[in-house]
Amino acid sequence: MDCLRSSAPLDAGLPSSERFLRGRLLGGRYLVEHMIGAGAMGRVYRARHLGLGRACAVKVIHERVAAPRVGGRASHRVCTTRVAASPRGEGAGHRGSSGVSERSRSEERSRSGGVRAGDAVLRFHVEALAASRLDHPNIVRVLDFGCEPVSLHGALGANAGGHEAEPPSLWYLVTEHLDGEDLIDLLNATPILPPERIVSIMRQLCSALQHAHDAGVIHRDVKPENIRLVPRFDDDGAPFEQVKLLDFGTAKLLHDDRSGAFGGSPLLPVPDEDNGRLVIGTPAYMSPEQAAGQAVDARSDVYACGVLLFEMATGRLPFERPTPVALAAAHVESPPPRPSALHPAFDPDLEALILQCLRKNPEDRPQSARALREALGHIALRRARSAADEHAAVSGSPRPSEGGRPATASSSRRRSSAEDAATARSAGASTWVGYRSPSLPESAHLDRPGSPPTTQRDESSAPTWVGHRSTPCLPAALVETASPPAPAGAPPVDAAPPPTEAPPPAHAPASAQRAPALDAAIEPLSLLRAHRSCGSRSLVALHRRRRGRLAPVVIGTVAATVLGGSLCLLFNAAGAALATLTSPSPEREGEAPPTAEGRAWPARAPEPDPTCPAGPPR
Ligand SMILES: Nc1ncnc2c1ncn2[C@@H]1O[C@H](COP(=O)(O)OP(=O)(O)OP(=O)(O)O)[C@@H](O)[C@H]1O
Repeated sequence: MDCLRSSAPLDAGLPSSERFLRGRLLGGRYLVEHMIGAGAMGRVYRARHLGLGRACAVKVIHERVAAPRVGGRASHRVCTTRVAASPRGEGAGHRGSSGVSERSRSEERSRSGGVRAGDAVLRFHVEALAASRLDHPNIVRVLDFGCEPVSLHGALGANAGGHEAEPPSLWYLVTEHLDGEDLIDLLNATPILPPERIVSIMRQLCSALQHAHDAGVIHRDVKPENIRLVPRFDDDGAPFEQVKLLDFGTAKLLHDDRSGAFGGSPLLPVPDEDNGRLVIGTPAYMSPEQAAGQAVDARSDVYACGVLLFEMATGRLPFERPTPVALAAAHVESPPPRPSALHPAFDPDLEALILQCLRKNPEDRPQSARALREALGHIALRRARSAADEHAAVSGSPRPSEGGRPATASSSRRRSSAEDAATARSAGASTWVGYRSPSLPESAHLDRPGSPPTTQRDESSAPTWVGHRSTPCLPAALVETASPPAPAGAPPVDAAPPPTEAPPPAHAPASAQRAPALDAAIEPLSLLRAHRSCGSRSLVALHRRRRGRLAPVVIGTVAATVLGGSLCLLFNAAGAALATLTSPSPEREGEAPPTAEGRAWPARAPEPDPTCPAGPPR
């Protein structure tokens, strides 16, 4: 191990390890700046990698657990709790090799929240080992682990208890430095979070847990203090909040000798695996099996997620008891309250999911973090849809810009944006949106099995025709004529086929068969008439209809000019002027209304345009 590279003496007799470490160099490269956090096990400092200039976080074990002293204080944050006596006597058969008597071990535990000195170092090593095996965007990244030899008379404190076997070392774990705040700080400021933000946080947490579980790591201490919310920007510059799972100090490494799940590292004897006598975790979030000292698996973390969901959604814990033991007992025996009993308007789906996570029997819970994540995805999607529908209902149904036409790719995009915006509004930093987009395949399992595929986020599946829509240009009456509301049970609007071009109606007006040259001459007057009668929307629509017929007219006119000379041109113009003056307009108003694509709508008797109350002038 590298030695501390500092000219200052290590045994300066400073009263706290924070002051002791500040300004020191750990491992020859991590310059400790200041303390940023503390837990039951250790302190966390912000440091800077000297070679790279990069900020990092250095966690060191508390001196009271690394080298306990008489008179040390027990942590207020319960890390481990012994709830059952060993059948073989406390500490019997334990792997601790310090030679410390059972009595003094017991004293150590009472001073350090139940953590023995040797256990603490081992657990710290487990934390480093577990976290370093995990590589996931929602899990804090481990950069280094080591220890520094220090003087027993230094800031770690003289070992007045006479535990000479305790290593005179300062153990440290270096991780990436994370800006932002702990979830506990957010909950202290905002006890109840909006459902969308809850879902966003929890889905990211589930991703992290699933990754850990797949790697054979059970966290066992999922709680707001161990979840950091880091402000980020996605590739498009949109802000989102990234969840980072911290603190694998209580993690359980599932042994898998066959697969070498831990890279062939000599697996440490995990200190809490001693026949289930030791309960490890935080009582408020412990699963029943964890609280009872039974075997735990991934579903234990799912239970803790249920507690966390309950807490974020209701502003309180499902079980609140005065003592850790009473809390643990409540997890084992008491049914949790229904969130809707606390908040009547509680989302029923979210409530059902929370209560499922909190089931006493692991078999009755979501069977994995992945399953919980998917269930949350369904809830998010359902909420986004109903929010969009409510928005449409409030602002006038059908949505004004779409006028009840079949949804198109662009309208689908727009609806997605509306949903995302609705989500983002309530979700604050819109993590859900920003984070989901990089993992596109996620959208695949947002759909329930057997349900029609969701197309709103899969733009590639949208029909290409819809890209040409220009519905806002059309008078409302025409739009409604074109697309009556879809009947109940109709396929999803996103999947609606493009309208086929209708054949000319049997009663097609004479103007429909009029020669292109004449149409070209009529065009300006028709446009002017339409403009006067219906305003610019009709003008644009009519002009678009005519646009497709202009080309042959122009070509014909040019040819006539070349071949026939100015006489022909004059004749042509005179004819056109005559047609303009004599052409009646009624049949034109009886035409099927044009579409923006130059297609005719299905034949239908003309209806008065509400935008032209006086009717078109003749
Ligand atoms: N990488 C990091 N970047 C920034 N802050 C961090 C980082 N790691 C930890 N912290 C801060 O330090 C605090 C304590 O960290 P951590 O939970 O790992 O300590 P602990 O002693 O293991 O706590 P516990 O009581 O849960 O056992 C965290 O709540 C967080 O505020």
